[in-house]
Amino acid sequence: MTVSVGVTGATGRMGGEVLAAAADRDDLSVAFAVSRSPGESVEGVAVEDAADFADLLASNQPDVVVDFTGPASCIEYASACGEAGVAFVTGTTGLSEGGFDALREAASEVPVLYASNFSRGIAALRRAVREAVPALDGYDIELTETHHNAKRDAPSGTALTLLDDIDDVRGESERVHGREGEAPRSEGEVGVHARRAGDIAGEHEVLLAGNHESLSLTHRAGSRGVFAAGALDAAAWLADRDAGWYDFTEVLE
Ligand SMILES: NC(=O)C1=CN([C@@H]2O[C@H](COP(=O)(O)OP(=O)(O)OC[C@H]3O[C@@H](n4cnc5c(N)ncnc54)[C@H](O)[C@@H]3O)[C@@H](O)[C@H]2O)C=CC1
Ligand SMILES: O=C(O)C1=N[C@H](C(=O)O)C[C@H](O)C1
Repeated sequence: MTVSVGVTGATGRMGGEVLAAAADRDDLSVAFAVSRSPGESVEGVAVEDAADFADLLASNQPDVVVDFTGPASCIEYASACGEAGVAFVTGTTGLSEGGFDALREAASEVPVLYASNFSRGIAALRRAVREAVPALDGYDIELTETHHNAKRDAPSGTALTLLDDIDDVRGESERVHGREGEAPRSEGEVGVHARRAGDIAGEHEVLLAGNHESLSLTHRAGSRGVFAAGALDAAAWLADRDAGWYDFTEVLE
């Protein structure tokens, strides 16, 4: 069975990667692509107006929508998918608690899968962090993420996921974002640092240090293609699931 996919944010960095990756797969076909700057074609796919999203869902009836846009549009697309009975995969970061609530509401109607990072390497890094943190009890932890100079949200969605993983395994910690002036480290805090430069696709480092040693766990995405491939794997996996909230780790099992 070929899974048909609607793509949002088609003229964006990730939207283009998703369309390029979809063209190389024979288990998926692109039903339509939308952007708020329509008119051009991306990877040979005509890009339609995001304002017509609900109509496009009704007329094309895709199995799943793949979304990499911004928080406000992600919520709108998710609720339109909930109403139309279409599964929804999103990697959009920078969502507020209210934004996640809106996604969960859509998940009561259709399958919804959110991942702050669709690379397999980050899935492995998360497992490593969950193992290393309790093994190195009392060590200081600093998290650094580095992204291209056009990224809007900070810290990255992946950094927030890693911080939640750390809290899960050792209890809630104070998060200190950057340091300036007299700012000595307090016990148990996690330092969080966001760098923005050039066209870096995404780097995350969790540094643990103490007891005259340090351990640096680092992931570097070589291109956005890894995220697009993971999101399409998730779309293919999600298409025939029941309504509910799903995690990328389930796709990788
Ligand atoms: N989960 C993951 O693996 C990854 C997540 N991301 C996230 O994906 C999102 C998009 O990233 P990029 O493609 O780099 O951004 P981008 O700025 O290049 O593209 C975003 C696209 O969404 C469109 N858009 C934004 N708001 C919209 C609205 N209200 N209505 C209609 N269209 C709207 C923009 O016009 C643009 O075409 C970000 O939140 C980023 O953090 C990016 C890479 C990987
Ligand atoms: O905006 C990006 O580019 C990326 N965003 C995601 C995030 O916020 O973690 C994932 C990846 O690091 C690239």
